[in-house]
Amino acid sequence: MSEELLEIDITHSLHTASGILPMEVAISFPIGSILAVTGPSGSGKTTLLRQIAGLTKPDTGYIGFKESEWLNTESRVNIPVQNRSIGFVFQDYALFPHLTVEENLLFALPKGGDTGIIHELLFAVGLKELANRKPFQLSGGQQQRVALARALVRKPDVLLLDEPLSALDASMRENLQELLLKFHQKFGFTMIIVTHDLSEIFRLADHVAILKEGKLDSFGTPADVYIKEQHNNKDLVLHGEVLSRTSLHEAVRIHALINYKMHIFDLSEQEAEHLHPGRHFTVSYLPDHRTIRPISN
Ligand SMILES: Nc1ncnc2c1ncn2[C@@H]1O[C@H](COP(=O)(O)OP(=O)(O)OP(=O)(O)O)[C@@H](O)[C@H]1O
Repeated sequence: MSEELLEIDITHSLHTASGILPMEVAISFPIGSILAVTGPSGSGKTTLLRQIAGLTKPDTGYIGFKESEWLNTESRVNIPVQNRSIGFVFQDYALFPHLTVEENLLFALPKGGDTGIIHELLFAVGLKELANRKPFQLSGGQQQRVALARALVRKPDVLLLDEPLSALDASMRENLQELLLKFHQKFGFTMIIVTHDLSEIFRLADHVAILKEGKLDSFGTPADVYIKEQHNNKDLVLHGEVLSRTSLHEAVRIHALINYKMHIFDLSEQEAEHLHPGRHFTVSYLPDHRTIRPISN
């Protein structure tokens, strides 16, 4: 069976302060996984999220979710935002200031929808006791948890997060990262998060896309992308040592030390067959191809 994907292949003219910047992005990644989008300011990250949501229409291209076409400019398909099964969380939270926490969530519930989900989510984000407060009576981290809960009320297939944690201090950030991972596991949505924080990318993302001036500069697992990035994208072979190995559902997670830095790889059982703690290996990068080989003792 072929893997189910979220596929994006778009072009767009970005209207920047210094003129038109052509945007061209083609990425596809598995449904149910977590993609981090990063890159310098003005590289098109928010625009990409808005295009996926259906809030901004690319000039040309295709966006597909499993077998559904959300956008196909050639055949004039453009599914409206409300039919794309998307939840959003923005940096500024965008809560309704005049509504209570509970009312903010109720607002997102379709007419006649089961209000049980509201209580379930308020409980899950630890805000049941604060359900009757207005946003101004909450801390930044609490407001962000309300925004996250509100984005999940309709159980979206895709959760889009535009730098949702950047305004929070380190410990609140970690709490919210944990909550995101918990929800991701519970609801199984596909998640796309814009972030500038490398530890957040390593902690959350299965894949990372780096945008530069509207173009896709790198795409891959965080370990692959950042190891290559450090070495200026040249072909290279590096040595590593396995620190730990954990079995995941259909993969093996390897924590390894490469050039004095910790990297995390999710590998197939076959790829990880001989990678046990203490074992040394080489990781070689050729264009579009990465191979990990244990060094025989
Ligand atoms: N709908 C649009 N059509 C064309 N250009 C746009 C549109 N929206 C934003 N732009 C322009 O595209 C450029 C990229 O903006 P965008 O907000 O996507 O960047 P970003 O990578 O998210 O930046 P930041 O990290 O600062 O938020 C900006 O110069 C912006 O003015």
